[in-house]
Amino acid sequence: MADQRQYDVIVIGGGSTGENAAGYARENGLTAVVVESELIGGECSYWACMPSKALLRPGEVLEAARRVPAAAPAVTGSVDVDKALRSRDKFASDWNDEGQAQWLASVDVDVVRGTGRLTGERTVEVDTGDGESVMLTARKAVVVATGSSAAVPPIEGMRDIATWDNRDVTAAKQIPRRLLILGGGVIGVEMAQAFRRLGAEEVTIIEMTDRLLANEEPFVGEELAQAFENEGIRVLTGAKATSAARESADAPVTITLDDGRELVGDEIVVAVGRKPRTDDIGLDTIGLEPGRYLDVDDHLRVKGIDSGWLYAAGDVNGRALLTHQGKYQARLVGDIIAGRDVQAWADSRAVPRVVFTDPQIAAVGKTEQQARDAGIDVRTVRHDIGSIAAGALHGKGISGTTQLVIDQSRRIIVGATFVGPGAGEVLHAATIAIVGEVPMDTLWHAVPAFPTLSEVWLRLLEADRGLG
Ligand SMILES: Cc1cc2nc3c(=O)[nH]c(=O)nc-3n(C[C@H](O)[C@H](O)[C@H](O)COP(=O)(O)OP(=O)(O)OC[C@H]3O[C@@H](n4cnc5c(N)ncnc54)[C@H](O)[C@@H]3O)c2cc1C
Ligand SMILES: NC(=O)c1ccc[n+]([C@@H]2O[C@H](COP(=O)([O-])OP(=O)(O)OC[C@H]3O[C@@H](n4cnc5c(N)ncnc54)[C@H](O)[C@@H]3O)[C@@H](O)[C@H]2O)c1
Repeated sequence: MADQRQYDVIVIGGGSTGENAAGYARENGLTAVVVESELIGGECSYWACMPSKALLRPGEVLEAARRVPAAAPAVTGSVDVDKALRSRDKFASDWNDEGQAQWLASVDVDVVRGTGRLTGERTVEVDTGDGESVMLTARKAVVVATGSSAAVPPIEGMRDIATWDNRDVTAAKQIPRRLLILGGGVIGVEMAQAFRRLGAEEVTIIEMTDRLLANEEPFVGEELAQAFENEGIRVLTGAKATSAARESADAPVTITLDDGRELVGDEIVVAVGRKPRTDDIGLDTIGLEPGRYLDVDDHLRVKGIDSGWLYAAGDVNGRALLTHQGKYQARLVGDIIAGRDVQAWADSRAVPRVVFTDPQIAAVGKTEQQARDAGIDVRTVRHDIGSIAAGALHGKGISGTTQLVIDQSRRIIVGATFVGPGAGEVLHAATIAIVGEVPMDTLWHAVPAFPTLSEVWLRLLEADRGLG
């Protein structure tokens, strides 16, 4: 007979979202178990945020020194690739989840290793992979936090050849000489620059829309493309790949575009977006369609499920595919299941996004177009980060547009974008302004220290007043 256990909360998927959901449920005095089929910590820890940022950092530091004339002569070499890859391994905890397992144990959350599938209301069967199974029953709730995986576009030949997804590229053991990247979104641009600065001779981004980072302000994609071309990264926008071919996994890959051009690389990264990991988690047993994002309400309850026992948080609900947003939802889920009256609203109004390229890109809230589409009375103000003292202190050639999207009727900020060094650190002030609906006249009294990059805030507020 299968091992049978009962908990208040069952979490399927122990990524950054799932482990936090369980931890917060436990904080609220509920018993909780996490079911995990691979590594506790999920994509972010081992094949996403952490290794990708570790791959970007060495090149960023060298470039920062090169921009300061008195420091530049000291930069006589290039990035030590072996050390960079070793450092990446460390940031990915050598793909070992002992530390995260210990954290769950320390907060008194149980873990069942194996693949979890819903078998009906409040029940989950875990296939532990050794021919055994564990039957779990939830007294209160089941939280699905199974995340997402790389989508593969419907391009002839693409599924038949060896390609790199986010796992392959972030865990790469060597730097290909020629790297093709399909998709100029967040993964595409970060990995293009990381690999170029780690020594790839030819890096080509193939993006089907008319610009990089198409979900952000148009100036973002334009400024990034210019920076990329200056450092030898080829950016092809409006490029439609029609077929992919490769004789063997070791042979070069050829991508053919609809205008007949052929692009050849030693590897190809496919980074065209994500798909939810809901194919095989037993959704059919509770009347839901497998393979789709789990549509949730603002209490993160899956729509269409009676008595509200099923929740979905993190990438799997498709609301905002970012670690910090998944963890935000996890904190809320822990409270909601415990009976507190809280709702997720920041993940539609104030999602902070940082792209760790050089120049760095940071944005929160609505773009100008999204604000107009929402019927907001929009005014935008801009300033170049290179023209403030801290920008100049960062070295030669620093520039980058910063912009606030202001709701004129309410005199509050609804969106902000910063391009340039330290953009990600300047961003949180904008997140607070949007979440707190801080009036522009009040922001005038939030004085940025001199000479910090945050001084760009003063320039933007001056621009709003028609000064400067
Ligand atoms: C290359 C890359 C870089 C990124 N960089 C950043 C960044 O810098 N900052 C940022 O905020 N976001 C970043 N992201 C996004 C971030 O990685 C995700 O938003 C985040 O990992 C989502 O967490 P999650 O817990 O919802 O899902 P996941 O991390 O995918 O975790 C889901 C877990 O569920 C497990 N699982 C799945 N199905 C089952 C099952 N049936 N039974 C048991 N277990 C199961 C999986 O093994 C996995 O451990 C990046 C993404 C990529 C791909
Ligand atoms: N720094 C960060 O926070 C960070 C870093 C990496 C990833 N992420 C998260 O991971 C998610 C997935 O990243 P992603 O880059 O895969 O998705 P994305 O949605 O950011 O970008 C996908 C890009 O691929 C393009 N595309 C789609 N089909 C194509 C095709 N057939 N040919 C050419 N281009 C095509 C799209 O137009 C788009 O520009 C992001 O939504 C982001 O939330 C975050």
